[in-house]
Amino acid sequence: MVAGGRGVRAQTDIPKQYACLGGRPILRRTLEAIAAHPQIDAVLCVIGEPDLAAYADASAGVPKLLPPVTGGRSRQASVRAGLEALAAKAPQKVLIHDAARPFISHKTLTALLETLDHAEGAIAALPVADTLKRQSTAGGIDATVPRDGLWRAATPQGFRFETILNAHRSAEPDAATDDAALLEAENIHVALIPDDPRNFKITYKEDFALAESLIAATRETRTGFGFDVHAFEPGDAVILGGVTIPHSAKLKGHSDADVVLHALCDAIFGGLALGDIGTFFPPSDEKWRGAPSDLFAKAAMAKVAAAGATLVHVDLTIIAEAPKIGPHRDAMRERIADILSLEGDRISVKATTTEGLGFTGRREGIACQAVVTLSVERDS
Ligand SMILES: Nc1ccn([C@@H]2O[C@H](COP(=O)(O)OP(=O)(O)OP(=O)(O)O)[C@@H](O)[C@H]2O)c(=O)n1
Ligand SMILES: C[C@](O)(CO)[C@H](O)COP(=O)(O)O
Repeated sequence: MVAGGRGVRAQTDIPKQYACLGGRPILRRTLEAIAAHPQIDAVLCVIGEPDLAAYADASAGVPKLLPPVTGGRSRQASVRAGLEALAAKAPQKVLIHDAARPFISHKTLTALLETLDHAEGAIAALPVADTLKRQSTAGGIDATVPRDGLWRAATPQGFRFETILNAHRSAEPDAATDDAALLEAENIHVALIPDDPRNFKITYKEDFALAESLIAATRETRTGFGFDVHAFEPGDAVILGGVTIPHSAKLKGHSDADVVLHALCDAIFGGLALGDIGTFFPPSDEKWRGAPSDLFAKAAMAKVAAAGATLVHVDLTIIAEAPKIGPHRDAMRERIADILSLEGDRISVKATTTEGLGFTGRREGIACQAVVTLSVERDS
């Protein structure tokens, strides 16, 4: 997979393949789609020299990855670097794919690999569906170009390994913008495999909006609910939402008894259908005695990231007669925003009493309800 470009046309702050779509780097999405194919044994990424740290972050945990290699000044040079790095392994078939095409389908990968059983090369492509015009030097239309037999080349482009390695070795630098062209120049037959139109290359700034809308169509919104209670015991402060608030009692618990963060964790785990806080941090485990609950909340957020989900909104209701929450509300919102790495305006902290009724009304403890909204990939 070639990921050594700088993404000049996309005008992103970082090379476009490291920019996020639906909360995950494009490069990771592309790698995961390729690595998920059962007939693909290994994935080698060609990256830009300055991008080693970004690559390590974006690719962490993706299966089947070989160590990355450094690319060249052009796409062709980067492909060559990748092929040379694979030469010692001498695979029979190789698929070459742009990191900037995250919507590669399982079906296209299968079709390419099957075609390579009896062809030297095969590429994903789409027949041209529009009338084609050639522009004149004056900027108007010079002519209508017959579109019969014209296809738009995409990637993956698949080849018998030796054939494409030799073609790259004997090609002039910057001879072609895709790999099939190097075989065409040698009159070697390359098959055209009709591709999924969604497999477009993110090239320009405007392409990100289209890509986001394709991803949105694969996502669903989920609601998670959490509820927790802790009783008071003698002490002089409570910890709520990661903020220490002086009080005439403390909350009793195995950890720091932060009832707000506990309810929040349960809501997140509930939205991901992963159980509850006790599933991951059992009160029977001595390790968590006195533990600060931001640890639990950060672990819940790691599960959100691992599921490819995004936390959209948090709504917390603290049920307590005392202490008064109002003076600490902003500090709590800020602290929770910090713990979750979420913008403060996506976090609501509310408080209520139960008008003297029930255990909270009798000042025996504090309860908290949490509701979270998550955007989750449908299949996760
Ligand atoms: N020297 C290069 C140039 C491109 N690519 C990769 O080839 C694919 C297709 O290239 P393109 O979309 O043109 O990417 P960029 O070269 O990054 O874009 P730009 O021309 O706008 O800078 C991308 O995944 C890109 O990272 C590469 O590995 N090495
Ligand atoms: C390889 C490719 O993606 C096939 O469409 C394309 O040729 C890359 O060209 P670019 O000019 O570097 O975007």
